[in-house]
Amino acid sequence: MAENKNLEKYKISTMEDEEDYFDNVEMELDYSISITEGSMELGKDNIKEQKKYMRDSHGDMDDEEFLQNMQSVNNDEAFLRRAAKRLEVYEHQKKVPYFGKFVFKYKDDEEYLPVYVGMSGYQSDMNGQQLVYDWRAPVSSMYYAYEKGPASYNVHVDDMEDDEFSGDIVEKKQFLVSNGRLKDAVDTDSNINDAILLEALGGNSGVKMKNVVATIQKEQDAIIRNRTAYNLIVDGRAGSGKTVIAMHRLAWLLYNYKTLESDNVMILSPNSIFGDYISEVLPELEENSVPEKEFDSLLEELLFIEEEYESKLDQSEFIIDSGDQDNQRMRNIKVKSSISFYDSFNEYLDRYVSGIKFRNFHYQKVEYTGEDIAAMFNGRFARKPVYERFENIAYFIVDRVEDNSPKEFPDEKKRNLARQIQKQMVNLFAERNLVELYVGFLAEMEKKYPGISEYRNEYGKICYEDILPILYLQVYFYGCHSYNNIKHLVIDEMQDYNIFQYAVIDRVFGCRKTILGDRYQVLFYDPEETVVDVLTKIFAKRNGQGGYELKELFASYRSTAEITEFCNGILGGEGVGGNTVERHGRVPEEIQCESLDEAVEFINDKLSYGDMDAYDNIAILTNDEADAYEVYKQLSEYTEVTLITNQSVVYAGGVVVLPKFLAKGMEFDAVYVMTDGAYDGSMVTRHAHYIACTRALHELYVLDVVQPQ
Ligand SMILES: Nc1ncnc2c1ncn2[C@@H]1O[C@H](COP(=O)(O)OP(=O)(O)OP(=O)(O)O)[C@@H](O)[C@H]1O
Repeated sequence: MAENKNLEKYKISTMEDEEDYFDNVEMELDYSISITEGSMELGKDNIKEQKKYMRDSHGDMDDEEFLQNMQSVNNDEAFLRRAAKRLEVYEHQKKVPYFGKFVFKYKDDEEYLPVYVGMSGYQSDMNGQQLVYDWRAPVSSMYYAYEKGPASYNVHVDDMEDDEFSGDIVEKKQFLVSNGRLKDAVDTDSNINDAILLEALGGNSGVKMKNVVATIQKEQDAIIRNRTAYNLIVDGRAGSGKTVIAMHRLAWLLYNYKTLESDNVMILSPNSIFGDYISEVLPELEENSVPEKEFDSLLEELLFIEEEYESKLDQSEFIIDSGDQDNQRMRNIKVKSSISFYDSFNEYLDRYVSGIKFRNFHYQKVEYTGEDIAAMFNGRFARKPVYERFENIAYFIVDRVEDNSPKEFPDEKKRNLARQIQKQMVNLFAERNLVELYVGFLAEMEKKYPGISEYRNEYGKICYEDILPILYLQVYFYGCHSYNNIKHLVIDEMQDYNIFQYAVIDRVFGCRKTILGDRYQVLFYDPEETVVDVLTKIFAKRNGQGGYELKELFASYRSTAEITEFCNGILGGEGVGGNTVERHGRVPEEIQCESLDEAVEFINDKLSYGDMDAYDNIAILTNDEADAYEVYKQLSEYTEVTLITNQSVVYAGGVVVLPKFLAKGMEFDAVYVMTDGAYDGSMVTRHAHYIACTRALHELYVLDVVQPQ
């Protein structure tokens, strides 16, 4: 066959060939740097001259000429900014211009295309040749998806065109490059060579999450480059790279969808410390950092009831402190986050709404009878959500008001009027008071769940598990501001949100989403109803719109094989992840301590005798903030240590003390986990313990403090 003959003829490159290519790219980069620097110098001189000219001839210029000059200065300044950015990329590329290569032979074509894959692409300034391809470019996808042999790739323009190119990969190499020197070139049959991945994983954790472009795995890449899902749900075990995938997916989306700018995407993250931790992955990937939000700030922004309510953190502390106890509130939290509670609430609201007695309504001189309104509400708009029905009727009334007016209303005025009327109608017909209405529902549920009516905590604030249905209720009647400018939402730690939160998120963000998490990393794990059940319910296709794809990840990249095995043991065989590459280290140790003092002494000894010197980031994870403060106070007498609380916004590394639930999504070289007594007793303690222990890369110590102070 012709193709095979070609494959035979093809000569695999030698180390010498690769060194020549590398030297050539380095030389070209030097040339590009020098011409960019030259053009920047010229640009700066130009700006200086233009500004001088404008100063000197200010009096002689008319407005138009002045504006033209200003515009020209602005253009030159924009050029300078772009050039500076390009220079930064070149400097980066000088250190590691590319990390991999493959040679592709197009089907029915005699040509061989060598594709060198790097963090960013590079086109020669001498002859326009593409010497390096950006890892996000369509052709580069083959590097991650295929071994040697048949391969193909697609070229899209946003979501539209779909050209497929197929052929064969006849050569595949990975390079070891450091500080501008080619150290090795490894021929590889597999996707990503294990030795190189092992080297990447063996390093220390950073203060910020790092990019892993050179070693992205096939199943991770398929998620990063997914184009088909409206809502892409990724359920992956601890350390399987979900956060890494989320960040790389954003970089890929921004590169491949030209209509998407960095302020059109948003990350919903668990807390601000986590936000800081991931903040630099994207700039490192040369995209501007993207806006980020915590659910609680969305809650604050949307909710307009006056009463005080708890934060997520208050609730988490309560749960962890309760641990094994079977108290009323713990039972309530579980019920109030369940799908059946959500369904019952919706039934209750439907009943409530169908019982609304519409009376005559007038706005200015326009009058509608109660029957007219009821006919619209229960007839023509009946299939729409309640707030939309009120909104539609409100627009109807606005049109009548406009008819009575001599002038047409501008859109803005119409919108404002409609909003005003909608609010009046909801107040008049539907809502007694949001909290009261919710309390009425709780009273109904008492028969089934005795004690469910309690909705305030010991300080009189509305509990977190109750404020979420109340927010949902508000959105049910009033709708809410939606983030129309957001075209893609990334939700990390998906298991942290319940069904009411997802129902609200769905309403606020109608855009495509990538939703990642681990169904097992929750305090209330219920195999009968996991976050995946919630997500597949809320994001199911409706009227042919939306829908989801669900992917699972089982491989773990974070921890040594010993730590992974230990963590799998905590869940007793459930939710097991395995290591792809066998990275070995110390077996985790479990130490019994009589008191917190003894535990602190143990950690202090470890830190003082140099056992931890190889590590950059060490964490001590406690049950709650009070314990964290106590450990911090004691330990800081001997060593430099940072306390991380809910208010912290920056993570600076070193030795840190923090409550377990703030460590979500983060990782540390060595981790000391404090527990108080048996952690394998209840589901809550077991899962909290699992979350804490899976944060460790190289070493893990469990300090079982029998009698906490
Ligand atoms: N393909 C890869 N190459 C190199 N390192 C990787 C790869 N995938 C993941 N990692 C590393 O594994 C660690 C865990 O990744 P990440 O934090 O994204 O996992 P996760 O699934 O979000 O974990 P968790 O749910 O436990 O928070 C990180 O140090 C990350 O850099």
